[in-house]
Amino acid sequence: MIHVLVSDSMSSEGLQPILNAPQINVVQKKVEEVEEELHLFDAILVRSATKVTEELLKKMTNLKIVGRAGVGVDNIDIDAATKYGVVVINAPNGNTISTAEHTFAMMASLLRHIPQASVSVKSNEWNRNAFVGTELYGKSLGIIGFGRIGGELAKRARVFGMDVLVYDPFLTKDRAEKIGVKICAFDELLAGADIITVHTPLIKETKGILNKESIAKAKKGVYLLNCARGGIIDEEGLIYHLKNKHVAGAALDVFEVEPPVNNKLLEFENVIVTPHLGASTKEAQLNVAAQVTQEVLNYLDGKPVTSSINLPTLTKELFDKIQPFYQLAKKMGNIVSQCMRVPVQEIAIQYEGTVAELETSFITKALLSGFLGARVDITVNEVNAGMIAKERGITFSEKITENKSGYENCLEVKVFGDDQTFVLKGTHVPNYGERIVGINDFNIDFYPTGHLMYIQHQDKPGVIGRVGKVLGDHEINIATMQVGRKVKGGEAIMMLAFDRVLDPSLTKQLASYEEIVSVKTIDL
Ligand SMILES: NC(=O)c1ccc[n+]([C@@H]2O[C@H](COP(=O)([O-])OP(=O)(O)OC[C@H]3O[C@@H](n4cnc5c(N)ncnc54)[C@H](O)[C@@H]3O)[C@@H](O)[C@H]2O)c1
Ligand SMILES: O=C(O)CC[C@@H](O)C(=O)O
Repeated sequence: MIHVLVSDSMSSEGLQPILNAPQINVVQKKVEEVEEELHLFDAILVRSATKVTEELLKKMTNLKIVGRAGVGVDNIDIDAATKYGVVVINAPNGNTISTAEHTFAMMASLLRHIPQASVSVKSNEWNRNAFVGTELYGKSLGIIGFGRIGGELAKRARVFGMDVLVYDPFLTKDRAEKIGVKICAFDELLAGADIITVHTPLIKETKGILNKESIAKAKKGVYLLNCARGGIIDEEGLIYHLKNKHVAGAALDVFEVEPPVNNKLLEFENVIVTPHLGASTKEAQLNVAAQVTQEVLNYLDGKPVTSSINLPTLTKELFDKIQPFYQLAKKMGNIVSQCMRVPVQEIAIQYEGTVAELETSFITKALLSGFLGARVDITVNEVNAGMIAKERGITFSEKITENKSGYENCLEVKVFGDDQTFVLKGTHVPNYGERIVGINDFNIDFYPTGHLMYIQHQDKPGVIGRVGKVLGDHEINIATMQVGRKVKGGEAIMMLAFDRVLDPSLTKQLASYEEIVSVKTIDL
């Protein structure tokens, strides 16, 4: 049974596929209400209220995926999730339109004093002079952060006859031209805009991007909006400039602390506020819940996810192509790790042939996770493998080379450890399966599965018979056996497969023979 925790309120229509899925137990409760059962959950679905901290992740020992029904993932400790091998996905597009519309509504309300006028009329006043507004037409709107929401907002502003100035270090000229906005330097936007709105993520570069100093560079009488994340506009800086009237008014959907407690901003008549409502429409909530539900179902079913924050994203088509190599790489990493029981400093992976045309970074992570999984006692997967390798001082690299392997595709891993180097080659043959086709300088051909024994020995008469006899004496059936050598009478290798795990005493007995150089068991 798979257990899924939905810890924030979400559209039940959007959740239907997961609620109806057989073998999935969905619990819709707050984290605090299931403290005792946290270790059971395979997935957690959140909006912005639940804080997915390292502390929570530590308690959720079975967790595989965090689904964020929305865009911002600042309520999720991505580094910690990555460290514990937990995939984080979001629903990046589902609430774009709603948030752009909300920002636009806030802008119009701010300049026409609609919330204040509404309160006034409801208090039996009829004071038309007190609420004389400002037109949007012909004004310059400065947008900081020109992604999905910034872009949609700009389209609406253009239709209202506004000029749009944009500051986004990652914006291409093409996109700006298409929407009809002017790319600006930050200070240029500050100096030119009548209204400034922020639509960036909250990251260290954007935290307080509008603050006491930068707001001072804006036009006197500027209007400011934040419908992205509290803290992008520094609240102290904003208060300072509201008091000195440099800022004519502000519209805020988000706050540094939510809900705002004793927040001075709420005392200003020319500050209008909403309680983080940007994404709060039926449509957006259905979209994000449905998107995140489908992604979580896919992931739990071993299918690709398309909006992961800490994994390369793959389409279904690409995932199907990668899948065989992913499995092969994982096994190769595991085999090398078990054959090379020494500290390792470097892992170099080489791709040849058709595999080189795929998303190799994903395959490299699978290989690393196979390698590390055989060495560490924490969950290692493609999410955290790179980070764990680095933590343990293992460098890794990948390169694509000309295909000289003789196979349609070939993965080669070379591992450098204390006084040892180990090389393993593998291929995937369509309709036949994965094969290991090289160990160090030896050609060999075996199916990497089950319980294996790798023997290095001298190519002398009787060695194979002796190994067979020892195993036979212990009533151990050899399922398959491959041998390889380079020159007659020189070094040789054997790879044997068994139906069960072997007793370590057998390894010792076989290794004691003079012609046998080393014996390693491998369990896949
Ligand atoms: N109020 C709400 O309910 C609500 C709803 C949805 C999204 N949001 C928030 O809105 C914000 C934008 O969402 P989006 O979907 O448009 O995201 P997005 O990723 O599409 O766009 C963000 C843009 O910010 C730009 N950016 C990054 N660093 C920057 C910097 N230092 N200076 C200027 N620009 C920078 C990026 O290049 C990108 O174009 C996010 O913070 C999201 O959490 C709020
Ligand atoms: O969950 C919400 O309503 C807020 C979502 C919004 O802030 C987001 O970043 O997508």
